[in-house]
Amino acid sequence: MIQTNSHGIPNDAVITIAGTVGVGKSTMTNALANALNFRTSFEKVENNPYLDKFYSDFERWSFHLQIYFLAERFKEQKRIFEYGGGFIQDRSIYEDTGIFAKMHYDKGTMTPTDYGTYKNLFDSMVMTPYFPHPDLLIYLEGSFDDVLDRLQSRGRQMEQDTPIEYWKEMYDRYENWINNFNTCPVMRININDYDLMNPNTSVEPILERIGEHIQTSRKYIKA
Ligand SMILES: Nc1ncnc2c1ncn2[C@@H]1O[C@H](COP(=O)(O)OP(=O)(O)O)[C@@H](O)[C@H]1O
Ligand SMILES: Nc1ncnc2c1ncn2[C@H]1C[C@H](O)[C@@H](COP(=O)(O)O)O1
Repeated sequence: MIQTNSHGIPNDAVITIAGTVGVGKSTMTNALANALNFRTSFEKVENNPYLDKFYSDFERWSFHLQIYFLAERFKEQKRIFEYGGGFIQDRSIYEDTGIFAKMHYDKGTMTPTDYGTYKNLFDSMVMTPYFPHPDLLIYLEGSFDDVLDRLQSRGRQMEQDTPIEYWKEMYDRYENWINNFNTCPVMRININDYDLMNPNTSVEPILERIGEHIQTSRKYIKA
């Protein structure tokens, strides 16, 4: 029998946080995991052996980085499964292909052959009935200027050295991607509605909305 908390959020739930670089996914992941006493799954940035190289030469390293991220996210997926859920995940696996790989392919910084190989691998690993999708994808959104401010204030050098046009292209692609995404239930949060940096901000209203979304979608799946 699956237990739910006071907001109706099952303790085996898997919630993934999506959104463009710097929008606030890691911060939201920590806030929700603390409030729910859930485990976290973060993407590897600090010890990523390709990320710096990728930002200095997209053409040379985009395929390597995608394969690296895919392997890492799949390992995380296995860990989440082995624990039986109860996780907040920083970035969904769907963004790797729907945003990053596609953008580099479209822009010519990933060859058609490499993109085809990557897509094949992704589709045969992820887009199958054997791959459990999250209970909810929380999409963080805000204005481009606010996102850029956050990205600058976080201060990762390689991101700051990357032209603004790259972040604008990604921002626009995200808007388009989320409007067409239907692989799992989606809940949108505007970053201006919740100031998680303010210690007096409560995540209760977010938890309430999450509970409602998950209850509705699980009822729908059972019916
Ligand atoms: N709700 C918020 N209000 C103000 N600043 C925020 C908020 N959430 C995140 N930030 C800041 O924005 C920057 C990017 O946040 P982060 O969580 O690392 O984003 P992401 O994981 O999406 O790349 C960090 O400097 C963080 O402190
Ligand atoms: N799949 C990816 N391809 C290229 N770059 C990626 C991918 N996933 C994440 N990244 C980059 C973008 C950022 O520089 C860091 C971490 O992202 P964040 O949104 O800050 O968590 O990795």
